[in-house]
Parts: sequence; structure tokens; C-alpha cells
Amino acid sequence: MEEFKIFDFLKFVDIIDILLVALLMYYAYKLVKGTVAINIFIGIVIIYLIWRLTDALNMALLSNILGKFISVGVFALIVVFQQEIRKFLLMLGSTNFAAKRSFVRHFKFLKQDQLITDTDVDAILAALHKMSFSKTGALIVIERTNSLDFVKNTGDKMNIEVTQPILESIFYKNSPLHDGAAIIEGNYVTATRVILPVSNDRHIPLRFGLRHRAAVGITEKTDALALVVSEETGEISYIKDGQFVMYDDDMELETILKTDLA
Ligand SMILES: Nc1ncnc2c1ncn2[C@@H]1O[C@H](COP(=O)(O)OP(=O)(O)OP(=O)(O)O)[C@@H](O)[C@H]1O
Repeated sequence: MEEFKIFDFLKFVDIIDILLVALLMYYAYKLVKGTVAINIFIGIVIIYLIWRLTDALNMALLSNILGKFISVGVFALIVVFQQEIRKFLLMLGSTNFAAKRSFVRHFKFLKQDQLITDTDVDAILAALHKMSFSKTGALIVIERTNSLDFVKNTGDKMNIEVTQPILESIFYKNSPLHDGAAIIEGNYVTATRVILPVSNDRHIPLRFGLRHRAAVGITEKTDALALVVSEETGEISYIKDGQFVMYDDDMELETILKTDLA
């Protein structure tokens, strides 16, 4: 009986172990996705495979050289992926699990059968539509569980409640605050003129410039949501997890946004 319990416990620990490795791999993938790091990783895998092959074919000299290279591989990895490891630790350290997205909220959502968000999504969407109409460029980043403190320092910190006029006046062309991104936490604009990390993803269509690349960049590195109004076309883009989210009409955008923030 006792043995059975220990066995059960081990199985449970194994499941947790696998889940944690999966989570780690997911974060690692998110970090290297679309960057040159993925090519370096492929290069390392190729060298490893050649080493195994030369070893199997008894090519002593080449196998020895590659073997030596692989044996210092861990240190080489730390040097080569220094940037990515830094970002990974930053991402891990800035995850705010106790934030708004608690289980209680999800329970509340199930019970009331409607999407509840702290953020005034309607005000944000109304401002976006106005700015879209007047072709006013805008970049809004909404924080979720990962803290955005590391980018907020690049801009001006503030604490203003989200309203349609406030958002419009921030991005108004002649406003001193219109450059860069505005960060929203809960229902407050907490920073403006923020400089975001720009994505190196080569799959982003060329018609998108730095504003869109910055939106992709921050959503690749954190779980934040980004909304962009193009100054050229007035088009509203919604970006999540480093990807442009497609939607058919304003209603659908509203539903997706509310679901992602609930
Ligand atoms: N790293 C960045 N972080 C935040 N904002 C940025 C960043 N880079 C550029 N921007 C903003 O984007 C504006 C210029 O965007 P650019 O014209 O290159 O982008 P775009 O994606 O083509 O957008 P649009 O369709 O509006 O022209 C800048 O004036 C600045 O406000």
C-alpha cells in the first residue's frame, strides 16, 4: 500500500517535471523565434550530428577535434546565447503571477457569463477608431502577467486613468507625448514615449515599419498585448505573442481583446 503511494507520488512529480521542461522549452522558443539565435542553434545541432557520424566512422582526427569542441559546448552556449539567457532570466523574474489573472477571476467569468476586464477596452477601442479615422499613428501596449517595468524606464512614467480623450491626446500629432509607445496597466496609462525592443523577425511584411516591429518585439518577449494604428493607412493591428491577430470586424476585435484580458 505504502509502495503504491510512493509510486503514485513519483508519477505526479514526473508529470510536473515534464510540464516544467515544456514550459522552459516554450520560453526558450519564444526568445529565439525569428532571431539569429535559431540559426546558431541549428548550427550546433549540425556540428553535433557530424561529430556522431565521424565517431561512428572512426575518423579519429576529425572526431577528436569536434569532440573537444562539443565538450566545451556548454560554456560556448552561455557565451553565444548571453543575450537570450539575460532576456530569459528577465522574463522569469518579471512574471507577476499574483496579478489580476487569478483563478478567482476566471471563476467569476464563468459565473457571470460575460467578459470582465479591469481595463476599459471600450475606451481604448473608441480612441483607436478615432485615431484610425484621422490616420494618427499610435502604439498601445497592455500589460498582462509579465511586468513591463524594464521598458517603462525608457519613457516617461505617469499614472492617468484610461479614457478615450486621454489616449487621443497622448497620440495627437503635436503632443510632446505622441512618440513611442504608451503602456497600460489595469485601467491606467503608466508610461508614455516608451521605446520598445524591435523584433528581428524576417517574416514581418516589409510594408510594416518600426512601430509595428516594436509591437511584435514586446509581445514576443512578454505576454503583453499590443495595438497599433498605422499613420500611413489608418489600419488597426492587434498583436499578441509576436503575431498579428486577424479579425474580420470591430466587434470581433472587441471580443478577442476582452477575452485576452479577462
Ligand atoms: N522601438 C520603438 N518603440 C516604440 N515606438 C517606436 C519604436 N520605433 C518606432 N516607434 C514609433 O513609430 C514611429 C515610426 O514608425 P514607422 O513609420 O517606422 O512605423 P510603421 O510601422 O511604418 O508605422 P506607420 O504605418 O504608422 O508608418 C515613430 O515615430 C515612433 O513613434
